[in-house]
Amino acid sequence: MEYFNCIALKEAEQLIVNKLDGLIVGSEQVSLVEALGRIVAEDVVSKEDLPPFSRSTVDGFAVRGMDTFGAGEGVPALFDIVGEVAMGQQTDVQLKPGQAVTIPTGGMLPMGADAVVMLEHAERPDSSSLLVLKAVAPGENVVVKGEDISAGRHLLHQGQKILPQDIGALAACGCAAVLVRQKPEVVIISTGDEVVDVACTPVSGQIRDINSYALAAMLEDAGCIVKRYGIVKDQYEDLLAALSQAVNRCTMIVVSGGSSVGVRDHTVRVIKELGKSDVVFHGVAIKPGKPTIFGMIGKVPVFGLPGHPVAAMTVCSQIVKPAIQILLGQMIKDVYTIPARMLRSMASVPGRDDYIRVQLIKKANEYWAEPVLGKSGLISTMSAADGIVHIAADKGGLYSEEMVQVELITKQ
Ligand SMILES: Nc1nc2c(c(=O)[nH]1)N[C@H]1C(S)=C(S)[C@@H](COP(=O)(O)OP(=O)(O)OC[C@H]3O[C@@H](n4cnc5c(N)ncnc54)[C@H](O)[C@@H]3O)O[C@H]1N2
Ligand code: MOO
Repeated sequence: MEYFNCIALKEAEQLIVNKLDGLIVGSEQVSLVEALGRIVAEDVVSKEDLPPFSRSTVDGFAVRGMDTFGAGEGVPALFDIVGEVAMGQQTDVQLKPGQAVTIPTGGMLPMGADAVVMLEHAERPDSSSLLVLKAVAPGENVVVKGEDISAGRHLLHQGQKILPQDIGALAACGCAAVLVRQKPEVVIISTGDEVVDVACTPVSGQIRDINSYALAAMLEDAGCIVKRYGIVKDQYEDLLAALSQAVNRCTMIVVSGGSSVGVRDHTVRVIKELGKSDVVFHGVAIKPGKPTIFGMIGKVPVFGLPGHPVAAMTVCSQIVKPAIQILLGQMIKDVYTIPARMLRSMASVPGRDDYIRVQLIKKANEYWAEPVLGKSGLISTMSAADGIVHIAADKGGLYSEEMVQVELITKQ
């Protein structure tokens, strides 16, 4: 008996894209120390050359490279030392043929110089002369003006996530603040008469709330501010009250549990009541996660996630996180995969997208994916996994030794 109609994952994704059209969050200016992991709201272009002047990469003597050609241990080239570059200061020396100046690592290259001889490749017979024992080519031991980043080059593109190396490049170019997308505020509600908070000792028949904690962690990782609304009893009125309060205070609502077809599964009714019938779908052909709900209450998307923890986390990663990325205008998805061979066959049902937990085992030069078997109520199967393998809806399973892409969940 079918109580709800499952739609294909691809169709569900398209419906979400359609409903979230135009709902991208606003932007805000943040300092570099707050920028890590944020999504860029507008392109950033360098206004300056980096480095702003040509500089030495070694301690030694700035010269014209061509003046050293042919120099070696037995035939040193003779130079006049005409000055010294001081660290952090401009030099006005104009180097002529046969002249050299002493220069520290990072010092400004004088006009006319195009290379630096390392200290250990030279001798100083007296304070004003230099014997070069090894030739240097023009450009050797030097970073020229603009070689790192030239003025006008893009430092960041709209829609990318800011990484530590981006923060370094912004700092180098004097960008002390950056315009990023505001963090979506997501309310998480756990439902269930049997569910008690982590701080409680469950009595017979009760279980601790796993989902609101695991989902909060995933959504914070995806760039959201999470507001945990605690545990709501399986009462229609209680869920109605919680959602009507939440809807005015957040960008998105995620409800855990109560998504199936039991008498205590009220999420659909509540969305219908508050959202004037806007339940977009109930049931997606994925495993785990079949009884997933998506609806809109006004402009606030609401996801109803299955209560079984692995199903809740799978739907969060495959359906809710992409929705967050739409709200954030995030163009480049941060999913990291590595190729591996299946250690055993896994059957699947054509027409359904399956997501299986796997452990990675390295043998010789390649990885093998060993399925972590177990029901979707077992959180330990998620903790034991290194990654997730997707069996697409057009496949009937995976063969032993077949190559797959493993989405890493242990990237930290
Ligand atoms: N007759 C049917 N029964 C079920 C179906 C179905 O199609 N027909 N689908 C099954 C599938 S698949 C899943 S997944 C679950 C989803 O159920 P609900 O979303 O309604 O969730 P609950 O019934 O509230 O809970 C299911 C299970 O998960 C435990 N749970 C709930 N919340 C939490 C939490 N925050 N932390 C930890 N564990 C939680 C709950 O105690 C139940 O054991 O429905 C199947 N049934
Ligand atoms: O989605 Mo339920 O998907 O099997 O635990």
